Amino acid sequence: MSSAFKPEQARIPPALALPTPPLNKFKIGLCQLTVTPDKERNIKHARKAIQDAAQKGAQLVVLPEIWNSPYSNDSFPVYAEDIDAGHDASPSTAMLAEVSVQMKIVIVGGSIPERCGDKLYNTCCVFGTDGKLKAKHRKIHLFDIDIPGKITFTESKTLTAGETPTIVDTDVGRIGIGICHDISFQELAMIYASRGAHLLCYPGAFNMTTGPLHWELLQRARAVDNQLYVATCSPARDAGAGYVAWGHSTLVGPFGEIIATTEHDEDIIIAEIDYSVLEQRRTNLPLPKQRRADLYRLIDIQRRE
Ligand SMILES: O=C(O)CCC(=O)C(=O)O
Repeated sequence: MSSAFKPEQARIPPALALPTPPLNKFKIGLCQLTVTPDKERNIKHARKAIQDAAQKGAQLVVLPEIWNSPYSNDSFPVYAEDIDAGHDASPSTAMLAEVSVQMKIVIVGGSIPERCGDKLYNTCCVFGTDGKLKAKHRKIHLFDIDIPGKITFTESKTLTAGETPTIVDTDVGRIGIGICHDISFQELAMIYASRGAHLLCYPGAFNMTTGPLHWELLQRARAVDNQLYVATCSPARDAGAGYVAWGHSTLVGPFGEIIATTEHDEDIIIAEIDYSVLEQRRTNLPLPKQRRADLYRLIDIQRRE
């Protein structure tokens, strides 16, 4: 142990008491969309799917990772939008802002390629029921993989990694955001849980190699470890695309139970979330109290209280 070590630093930041959510029960809509090379069509199509989900009662709608563009390093620079430059420069987020206020829903807007200066990011925008941008998450863990003969993809060729975990208070509770490969890093989910998240949303596009083995496993693990809801939303599978998505958008409850899921075709899942189950599970199985803060620690570098 170094002489600089101070025992109080060994403590995991105390979990925030679960904040009282603005509502306990509501419906979530997961729009597993087909994505084509035609951006205008993708935007219209997403708008219609969000409206359909809202008409079916969803108060929170989640879109897939990279829903306005093909998922490829060649496409990212071409389809990228300057989100900070306003609606004219970002037709995809302009649509999300408009439809969220029109339908009075919260939208976790999947992700789109974002241009900011000379950098590109894989970015998820969250809109409130008033149509205002509430949060912007830039994918923190870029997806670089090389399994010869199976899948090789190097997001870092074109994209820059985000630097900030994103947790946002909305009309449907406190939501931690991750994009696809971000789900593989349990520390991020633990930090969101320690900051009082009710729900984690991961727009994602797993593939035909890691999808069957890891997609459901990771979602259920993040939910069980942290005793909260986890929602994922994938593009629908296009077997002819350069990158073939696994699909299987899913809602998982805080005991690791699959509440709703789908196969790989286009679909809109509508499912109920009940936050009163969170307290119940944490009483049934009090993991936060059982943690051995004297033996291990998680440091939340950016937490400001
Ligand atoms: O982590 C994986 O296996 C898949 C991740 C991925 O497809 C992505 O981050 O886009």
